Amino acid sequence: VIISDPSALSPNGYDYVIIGGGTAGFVVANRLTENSTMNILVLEAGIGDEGVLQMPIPFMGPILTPETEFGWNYTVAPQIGLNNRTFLYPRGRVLGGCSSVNYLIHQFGTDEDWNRIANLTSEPTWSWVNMKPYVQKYENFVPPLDGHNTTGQFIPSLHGFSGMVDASLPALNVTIDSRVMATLGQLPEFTYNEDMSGGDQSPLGIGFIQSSAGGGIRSSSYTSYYITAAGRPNFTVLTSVIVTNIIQTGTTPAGLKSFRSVRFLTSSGIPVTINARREIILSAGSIGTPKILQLSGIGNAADLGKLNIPVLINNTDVGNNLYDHTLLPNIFIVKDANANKTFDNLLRNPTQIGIQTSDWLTNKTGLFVNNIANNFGFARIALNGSTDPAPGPKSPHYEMIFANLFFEKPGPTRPTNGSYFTIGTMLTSPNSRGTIKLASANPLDDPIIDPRFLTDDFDIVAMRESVKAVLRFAAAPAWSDWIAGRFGQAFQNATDDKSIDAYVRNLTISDMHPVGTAAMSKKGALSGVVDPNLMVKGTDGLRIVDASVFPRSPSLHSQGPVYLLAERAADIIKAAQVSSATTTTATSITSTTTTLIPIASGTVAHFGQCGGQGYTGATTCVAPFTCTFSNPFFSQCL
Ligand SMILES: Cc1cc2nc3c(=O)[nH]c(=O)nc-3n(C[C@H](O)[C@H](O)[C@H](O)COP(=O)(O)OP(=O)(O)OC[C@H]3O[C@@H](n4cnc5c(N)ncnc54)[C@H](O)[C@@H]3O)c2cc1C
Repeated sequence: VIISDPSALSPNGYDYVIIGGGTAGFVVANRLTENSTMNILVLEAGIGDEGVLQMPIPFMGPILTPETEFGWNYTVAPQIGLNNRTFLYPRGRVLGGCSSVNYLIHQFGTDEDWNRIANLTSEPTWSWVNMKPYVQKYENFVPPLDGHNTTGQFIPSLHGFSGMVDASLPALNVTIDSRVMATLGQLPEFTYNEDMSGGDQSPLGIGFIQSSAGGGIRSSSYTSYYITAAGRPNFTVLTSVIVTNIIQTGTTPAGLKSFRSVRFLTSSGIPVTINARREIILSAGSIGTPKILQLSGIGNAADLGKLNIPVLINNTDVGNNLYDHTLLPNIFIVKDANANKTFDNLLRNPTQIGIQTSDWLTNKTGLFVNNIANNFGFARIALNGSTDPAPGPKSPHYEMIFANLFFEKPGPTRPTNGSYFTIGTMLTSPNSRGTIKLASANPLDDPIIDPRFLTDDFDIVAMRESVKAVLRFAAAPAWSDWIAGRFGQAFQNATDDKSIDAYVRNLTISDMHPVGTAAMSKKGALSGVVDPNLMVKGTDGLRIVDASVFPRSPSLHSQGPVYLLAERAADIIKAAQVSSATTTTATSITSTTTTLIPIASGTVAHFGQCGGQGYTGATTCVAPFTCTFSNPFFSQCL
């Protein structure tokens, strides 16, 4: 059941309190509620997606964040590797978390990604051979909506057909698909790959995107793992509450600090404390999890000391291993003769959008049943003596994605006229590492997100090579009657290494795959934040299950690896139920009427900075917003 009023919480208490009803949080909640004797509570800051027309529409992924009520609306710190630019940093704040607002690209990580985790943690159970069976629990591969013959577009033996999350190939052949495929015949450098999901199959080459959607509808952790367990009486989800910190509840005979108490703020700012009989599971994502740990006194003592946060566990690795992929939209101008063959004119025309929406609603036909792109590819660069940041030779350094439009979100705004073709390039095996640090002790303040994008030499070289690959690709005969030229002065000027680097640093943004901020390491190792069983080092009763525990960036899109990780985590937690004695702390709810930290009203860059206190903004949800505290908590844009 989903509730939004904490007074409706069960007086019998909960065995597990899961912080974050996102991608990983609902996987764990689903699997733990399979045991009817376990009561599970999920605490989620966001709201449900009921009545939000766009959320289930695959094509609408890019409009769901940033600067909407479904996201945290973060901004990155000025990026020294990107000419000190700052930009928006989307994260889902809604039931299902990022899986409800992302771009649906469905992959498992490569076998080498998983084997690297096993090596770094000295824990063979994280290797691919052990993770592969979880594909069967997680994935439900369904035919594309148009029923076309998919022979040669995926390899059935690599997939699951009875798991929780729908996955499918594109239902619609768009005008550029045949040109992408023709390019493969024209340029031997680019080869076809029959299945892009990763795992046993190297993703190197170019092939068809698989999306986390079925029947033309987004499949998220909410629509799959939550919905299938929603009727269980032992499953409660409390929405619109912000967890501020975790509280130490004791010390074990072995000297571990026990954490079984969670403090959160209700939608009206009332602090509430609730206990877990067995465990607290942090699934607040790569930004939320290290923020909550630090606010709880688990982090770098020097940083916490500056903010007068009492240090319970000094761990300098909390928030300190942020890896993220980068994204550069390389945009080409399409010849006028092809104007109505790209999506740009359609997306500028509200009537056309209405028709497409209506087709989707009534028949599940039209453009909107599809993701925004049908083809993508992965490649490696020559190492020239550098250490390879990829986990092995089958894993990529960068990605290319082909979209029949001006890719604008996040990125530059689509011009009011013209037609465009975007080849986005992404660095998928970054070496640059950044940090998540608290900006203040106020739990309602955004943390300082500093991925330090492209501060490592390998990363800028890989991005440079990705741009050169894009230029070679677009120069194939297949595009001669399609492309008129490059869009934007910076791209036009990018003719040699130096000018390509300048272009890259000017326009690169995040690919929205942060990981590593509470990294897993070997049992007993002084470095890292969680052990291979995902327990926070030095603690009892506190586990982390989300993207923050990956010690390095998976070299493919991160959603699938999170699902697989969470499936395995649920098994680890179930095994611990058998081996550990039950803690019998009674659940208690204590409230005070004091609002924790008052925030000044005023004009801010985006509404997250209003501290969840309500805001008024322009009618189109465009910054700046004015915090007035007069609206309901996280009200819609007024
Ligand atoms: C716009 C976008 C596009 C993306 N596209 C793709 C893609 O195409 N393919 C792909 O593989 N990956 C994609 N990703 C990345 C992928 O979705 C994430 O890596 C993955 O879903 C993260 O899962 P998680 O469980 O770690 O975190 P999340 O899914 O973010 O879950 C964390 C949850 O915790 C909640 N939370 C956080 N802090 C608190 C708090 N203090 N109190 C209460 N609740 C809290 C959040 O609201 C959220 O619901 C994309 C991400 C974004 C944002």
